[in-house]
Amino acid sequence: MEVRTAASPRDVKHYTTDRLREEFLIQNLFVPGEIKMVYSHIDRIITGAAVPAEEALVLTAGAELRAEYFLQRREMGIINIGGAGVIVADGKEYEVGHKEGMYIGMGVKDITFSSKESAEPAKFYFNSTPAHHTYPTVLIKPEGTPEEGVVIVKDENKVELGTLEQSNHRTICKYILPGQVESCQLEMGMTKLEPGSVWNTMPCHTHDRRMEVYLYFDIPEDAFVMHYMGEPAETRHIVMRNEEAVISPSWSIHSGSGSQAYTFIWGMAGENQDFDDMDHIENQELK
Ligand SMILES: O=C(O)C(=O)C[C@H](O)C(=O)CO
Ligand SMILES: [Zn+2]
Repeated sequence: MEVRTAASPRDVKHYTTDRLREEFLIQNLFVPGEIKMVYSHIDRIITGAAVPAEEALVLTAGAELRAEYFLQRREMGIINIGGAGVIVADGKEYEVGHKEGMYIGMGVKDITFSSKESAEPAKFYFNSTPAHHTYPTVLIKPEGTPEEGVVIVKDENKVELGTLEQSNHRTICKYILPGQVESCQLEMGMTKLEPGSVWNTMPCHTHDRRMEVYLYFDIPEDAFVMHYMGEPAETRHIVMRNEEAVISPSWSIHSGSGSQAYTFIWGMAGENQDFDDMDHIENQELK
């Protein structure tokens, strides 16, 4: 597991392009037959991906956690951006389809990931944060009928924002948040831009109480997203390609404009779980 330290905004404004990418950009997460992880000291969030091929992949703590098993003192949220897959959590099997997700609570010892078809593997993207309490493990579906152990995203948690005129028409689908899927601190969801719209999270914001990680995907090979970060009056950009993630410290804006529409997954951790606790930045304030 790669470990990244925290960074001060006073230093970051002097970074070169390479240094900025080294600190915040996460590349090569989705490797067939492997589980890749990056551990950030910022709120101790782990960003990872499991792409099972022929064999099931077993999630282990690794030397970095000094734990008996991965979720001994953690919780995790997972969203599958690939083909149909299966997650087994302490012997219970969950079928996780494309854009379906899971919350797995602290204390679950044995977790394995597999793909239904190795030719079209599941791509399980995950965020994991420290936890102090066990909340129920559930499968999360954007649509469908609720049943035991399966949560359907509520209509109130599918929020349409922006307009085509402002090139920011998008729908935010909130998977893990209080009142729907309980967690200690982790919140997760997915935002999809409508065709012709290219701006996410614009007008932008910061939230000093929480950090955030974005995973950009559904981006063709010749396309890209400019991710904007930094303090509002010291913005910098990172060129993002398909299936790359970026760490956003609490002091940073996090916004993007693509060469075409795209989708991204956001995960947050920190002081509170109030999605709407944001410090909004006026467009005129940006530099
Ligand atoms: O498009 C958006 O706006 C978002 O998806 C916003 C993120 O969810 C976010 O930054 C939450 O704090
Ligand atoms: Zn945010």
